[in-house]
Amino acid sequence: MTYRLAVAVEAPQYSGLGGPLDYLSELPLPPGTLVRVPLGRREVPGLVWDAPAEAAETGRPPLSDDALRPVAQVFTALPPLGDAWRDLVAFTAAYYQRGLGEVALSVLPPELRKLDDTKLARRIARLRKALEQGGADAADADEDDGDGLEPADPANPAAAAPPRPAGHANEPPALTPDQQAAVEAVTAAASDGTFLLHGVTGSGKTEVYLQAAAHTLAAGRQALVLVPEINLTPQLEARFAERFKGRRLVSLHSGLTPAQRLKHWLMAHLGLADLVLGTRLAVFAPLPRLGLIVVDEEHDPSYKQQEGARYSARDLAVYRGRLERAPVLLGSATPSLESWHRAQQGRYKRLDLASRIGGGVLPQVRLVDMNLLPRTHGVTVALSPQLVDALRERLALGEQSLLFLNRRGYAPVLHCTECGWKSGCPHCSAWRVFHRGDRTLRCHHCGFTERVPRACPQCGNLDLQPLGRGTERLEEQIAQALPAARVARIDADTTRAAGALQERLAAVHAGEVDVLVGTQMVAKGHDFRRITLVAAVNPDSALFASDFRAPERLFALLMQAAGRAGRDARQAARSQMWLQTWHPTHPLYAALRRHDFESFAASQLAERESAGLPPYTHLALLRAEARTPEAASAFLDDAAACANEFPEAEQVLVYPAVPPPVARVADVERMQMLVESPSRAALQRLLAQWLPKLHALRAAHKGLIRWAVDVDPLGI
Ligand SMILES: Nc1ncnc2c1ncn2[C@@H]1O[C@H](COP(=O)(O)OP(=O)(O)OP(=O)(O)O)[C@@H](O)[C@H]1O
Ligand SMILES: [Zn+2]
Repeated sequence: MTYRLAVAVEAPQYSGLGGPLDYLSELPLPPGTLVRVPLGRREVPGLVWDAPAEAAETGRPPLSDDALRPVAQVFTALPPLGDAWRDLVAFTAAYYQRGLGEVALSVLPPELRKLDDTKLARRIARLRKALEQGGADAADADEDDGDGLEPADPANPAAAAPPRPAGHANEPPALTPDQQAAVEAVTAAASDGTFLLHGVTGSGKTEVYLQAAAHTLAAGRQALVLVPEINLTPQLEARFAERFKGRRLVSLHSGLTPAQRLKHWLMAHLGLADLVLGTRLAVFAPLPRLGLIVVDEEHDPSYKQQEGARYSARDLAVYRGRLERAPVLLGSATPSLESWHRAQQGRYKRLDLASRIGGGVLPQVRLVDMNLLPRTHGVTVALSPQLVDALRERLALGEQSLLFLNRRGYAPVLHCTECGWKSGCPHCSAWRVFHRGDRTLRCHHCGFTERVPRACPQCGNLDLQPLGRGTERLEEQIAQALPAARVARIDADTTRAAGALQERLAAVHAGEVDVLVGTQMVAKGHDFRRITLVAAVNPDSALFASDFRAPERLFALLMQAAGRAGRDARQAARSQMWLQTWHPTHPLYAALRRHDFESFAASQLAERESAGLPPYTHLALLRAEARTPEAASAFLDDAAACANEFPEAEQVLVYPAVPPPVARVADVERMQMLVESPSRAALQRLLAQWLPKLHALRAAHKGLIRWAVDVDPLGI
């Protein structure tokens, strides 16, 4: 007997192969089965999508059976991916306007492609055996499939975690009444639904996740915990591992080796792992017994994937929770305005943790008015004398300080004091950053790197000077101002080597660092216990950025940064957050001073409502890339004309094409066009009809390199 199967295959976006394709099979393969199928002259991985129909019975024969090709390989060793998982993938593909197979295959571990059914069966058998014998760790050591040895985890997660009081290691602390109420709400027998846990920094949100997860595990179900940054996974992993000894916990993020990632994914899918902790891609982890989803720092922009299917893992987590009847716990000290708004509408249940653990107060916020500082050679000093004094004081007391500057490198621009030449990137509409350590000029957009020129390339002048400052220069200035201080810098440049970040964090936790200088990498999430002073050296630039979300982001980042100070209640009263600003009367800083997220959110939401911006409207961004800005615009103009022909266009506004803030990157010109509607459904209907037409439209625009759509874009 022959069966006819619909198989989701990986095909490039808008190649016309959006949905599943039909194949023949000798066996009635259940939906969710992994297969390999012929496509053109290649053989590609695919997933059986619809229930098989006997070839003769199928009601959809666009092609006769003779024209259909048989499935080439079946992975019988892998249990089929479940209905809920396929529903999540199908929703993602439809909502973010990508091919079904493209999404389905891109969220599977890449290593699966390298194996055949026999090898996969062997891996699974060995994994099960290792787990029976000695737990997940033993399974980690055993990975010798003849295709390369898997190295041990490069960083020992425990090394980066703050030391805990002895004797308390496994004992969950008694919850505060607020924490108790939150855990109860989430774990109440019948509770599915979405919860927004709004808790100030250090209020014990993580403890709520831990105890909610404990309930889930005790009920025999699996918990999924999402974190925004891969850097934060080791410390959270250590905290969960410490609490859930004897349980199987796996992480899923892009920093794993391919073999580790496959193994962890298999443990999730086979129901062998109790808890999965991961970054945004983990939202697609198949979990047969899913009972809870936690999204930590739910406001964090890292939850949005920025290429391919540009999904929001936070939003998908909410969808998935509803689908699988599992409660979803979104946690943040500064919730996204989208989530805050939904809580106000009653669509999410709000849970509050109003105070810090141990009764510690939040750091006192101090503004330094940079306008009042004396100028030397027309340039204001980078560090105000007040701040330097405060740092010196902390140093004398043996306390730590954290200086936060969201710009790496030595200086954002190098310039010629004679002719005014500046270190622009020849390939991008951006400056190249001066890195002093290796004396290079580096473009942070395209990567173009050159040695710093000896003399001005334009006039030959030898006096080239840095303009502005990055973390490298700040580190140098601190070392000059406080020669006795042990200064450490944490940014993308100092943490490139494997294990470097964990090493530096461990040094901070061990008290071997007096002043920590860093980018947003250090501002978020870390449970530093000895920091009593945090300073944002130059936060102003985001105040006047063109992106409507810039104030929301800045506020969240500064609240987070402030939250790194005074986490030990004994020191909280003296802890401070310093802001050096040219705009000391700005309302954002006023709200920050009062740690008043609610009034900040209210004023932002009022602005959004009157300006017709999210969460009151829904956006999609159509991006085009071409050799010239004209070619990119021409495509978008034609696309706009096409959009306006659909009946939905009455409810949808298509804005004129504009260049993004950095228009040219790597010699490619970019333009973008905003599409806006008060109705999400109308926008979705329009996109579904419109985008397939753009595939055809593209042929008429020879200069176009590529186009893409971003639904619910984060940056505009
Ligand atoms: N009920 C409790 N009793 C005692 N200690 C607690 C309790 N809850 C949490 N803690 C401790 O308080 C500290 C802060 O808690 P936690 O890290 O969970 O806060 P958080 O809200 O997640 O912080 P942030 O958002 O700033 O990262 C931790 O060291 C944690 O172990
Ligand atoms: Zn460049």
